[in-house]
Amino acid sequence: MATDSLPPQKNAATAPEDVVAVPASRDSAHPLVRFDKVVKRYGDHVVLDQLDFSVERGEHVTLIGPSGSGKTTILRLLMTLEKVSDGVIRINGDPLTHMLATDGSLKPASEKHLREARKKIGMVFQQFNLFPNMKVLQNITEAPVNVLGMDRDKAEARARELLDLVGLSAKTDAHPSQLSGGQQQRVAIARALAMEPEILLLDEVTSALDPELVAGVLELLGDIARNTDITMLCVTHEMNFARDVSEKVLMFDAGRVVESGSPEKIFSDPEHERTREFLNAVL
Ligand SMILES: Nc1ncnc2c1ncn2[C@@H]1O[C@H](COP(=O)(O)OP(=O)(O)OP(=O)(O)O)[C@@H](O)[C@H]1O
Repeated sequence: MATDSLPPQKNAATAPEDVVAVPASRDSAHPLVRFDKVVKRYGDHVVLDQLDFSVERGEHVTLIGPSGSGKTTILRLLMTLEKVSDGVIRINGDPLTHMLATDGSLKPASEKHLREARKKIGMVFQQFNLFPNMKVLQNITEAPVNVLGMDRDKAEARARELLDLVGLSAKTDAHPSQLSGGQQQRVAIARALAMEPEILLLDEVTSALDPELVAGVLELLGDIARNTDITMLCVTHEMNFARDVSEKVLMFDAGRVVESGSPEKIFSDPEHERTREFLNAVL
C-alpha cells in the first residue's frame, strides 16, 4: 500500500513535498479536542449530560457504549451538524461552536467561524454519503477546490494519490453506483483525507458493508492510524479494530463517560458494571 501519500505524515522530514505539512494552528498547550460540561438536549430528552472528556493530538480514540448513549451525537457536534445546548467544545483550545467576545465572554459562533472550524475535521459516515451524480475523482476534489480554494490540477493530483492509497486507481471515472459498498467507503475515506483534516471522525463506517468487505476497510483505516498523525475518533462495534487501532477507549452510558482506559484494560478488566454488561453483550 502506498502509505507515502497519507496526510499528514508521522515524520514530516521524509514526507514528499506535495504532502501538506502539519497545520500551523496546532498548539501543544491544549488537548486537540475538549468537551467541557457539554449538554445536548432534544426537547426534554437529555442526550449528553455535562459531558467532559478530551482527546490529545494524534490519539486514536474509540467510543463504545449501548445504542442511544450519545456516541453519534458527539461526532455530529464536532462536525457542527448539531449545536450544543450548553457547555463548550474546544479544538486546540478555541471554542468550536462559540466565539470569544471582546469582553471575554462566549457568544454563539458565526457561520464563517463554523466554516473555518469544519475545515479541520473530516467525517466518514456509515452510509458513505457520496455525491451520486459525480464521478469518483470529482467526489474527492469537490471540497478541496470549493471549500479550501485549492487549484483544481493540484486537487486532482492529490485525489489520484489518495485513490492509489485506497486501492481504487482504476475507478477514477466510475460513478458511486458502479462501486461495491466497500469501494464506496474507500472513496469516502479518500474524500475525507483530501481535506487534510486534523481530526478524522469515523461513525460505524463498516456497519453497512457486507461482512467480506469489512476487513479491507478496517485494514485501510489501521494503516492510516499507524502511518499518519491524524487524530481519530471512532464509533464502532468492531472491538478488534478498537483493540488494534486505538490507544484509548471511552465507554459511554446515558450521555456520560462511565469508564476510560487502554483497550487492554477496558476489554480485559473493566471496572464499571455497565461496561461489563455492554461487553458481555457485544463480545
Ligand atoms: N435529531 C434528533 N432528534 C431527537 N432525538 C435525537 C436526534 N438525534 C438523536 N436523538 C436521540 O439521541 C439519543 C442518542 O443518539 P445517538 O445516535 O447519539 O446514540 P448512539 O450512541 O450513537 O446510538 P447507536 O449506537 O444506536 O448509533 C438517542 O436517544 C436518539 O434517539
